[in-house]
Amino acid sequence: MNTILNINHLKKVFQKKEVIKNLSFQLNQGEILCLLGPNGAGKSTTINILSGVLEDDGGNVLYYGRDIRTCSKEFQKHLGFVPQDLALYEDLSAQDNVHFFGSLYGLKKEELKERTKESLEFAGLWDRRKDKVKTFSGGMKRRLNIACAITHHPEIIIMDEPTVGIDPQSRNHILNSIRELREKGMTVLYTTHYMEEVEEISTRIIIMDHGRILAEGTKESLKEELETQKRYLLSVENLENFSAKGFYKIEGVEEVSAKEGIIEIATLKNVENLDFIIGEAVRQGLKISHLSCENTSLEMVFLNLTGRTLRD
Ligand SMILES: Nc1ncnc2c1ncn2[C@@H]1O[C@H](COP(=O)(O)OP(=O)(O)OP(=O)(O)O)[C@@H](O)[C@H]1O
Repeated sequence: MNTILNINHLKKVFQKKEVIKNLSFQLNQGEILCLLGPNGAGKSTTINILSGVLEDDGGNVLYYGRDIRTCSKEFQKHLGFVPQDLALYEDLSAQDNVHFFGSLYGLKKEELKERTKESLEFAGLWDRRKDKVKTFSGGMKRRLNIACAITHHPEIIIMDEPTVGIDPQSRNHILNSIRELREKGMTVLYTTHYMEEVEEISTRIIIMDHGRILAEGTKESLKEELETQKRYLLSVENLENFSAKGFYKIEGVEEVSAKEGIIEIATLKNVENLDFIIGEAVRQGLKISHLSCENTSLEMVFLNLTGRTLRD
């Protein structure tokens, strides 16, 4: 695995409060790495340091082994940054915006023209290229923001919550385009507090809170490593016969509830007790019409780790 960025012991202090604490991780070639965390976790501060918007107060960031402070110009050339706040000129057309950002990266003449077209097509905005940005919906502006960041074909693209507050259609467009960018060979660092997005696009996840990494891995490995429970769902025809007490006596069972014809039993993942659960249901005279087992969701993993839901 080829490591592009090495983030080492990063630290940031705001008004005497350490909001990034000894943060270390790598960004590897070809991945979509999602930084996941609730509001205030330190995601934006981290990527603002990476993209040069903020200075750190300790640690370093290495781009192929070189400190980005000493190779800032070269690093910036290979970086596309999509900030959380839109960085667009409202009174200019979509085309002029992309053109402007492309020219900042040294693109000229025919190449600039071609790349502008390519980026606008990629963002699904070619038909609206001559319209002023102020006439665009929030989702279109977000897509244009991305178009402006990729015109120079960066190696790494860093995106800070690019789907906040937009319509589902634009959101899907953005998520699909991130996968497409990866297929084209770009490496993506993406922050979000939407679990569904992490499930959908990430190849690796870093869960962070209070400026620290709490867990790191693929969605599969995180679930495997951190989930402690599984859930059995029993659909029964005669719920009036059900009593939770008998189920609680079974080894491993931690929670039992029932509503609308379904009994839900949360049990320790590593205890094999399904025979006993079915035996108890039969003993209570319950008629089971369907049985399924659900593993813990990534959302539950997150809740267990942080004690907070993502939309706090
Ligand atoms: N310019 C600043 N001055 C003072 N404190 C700041 C500043 N920027 C961020 N913070 C604080 O640093 C902490 C981390 O904030 P940050 O914006 O990095 O979190 P985040 O995970 O990106 O959250 P969100 O999802 O809300 O954007 C928070 O406690 C925040 O209040």
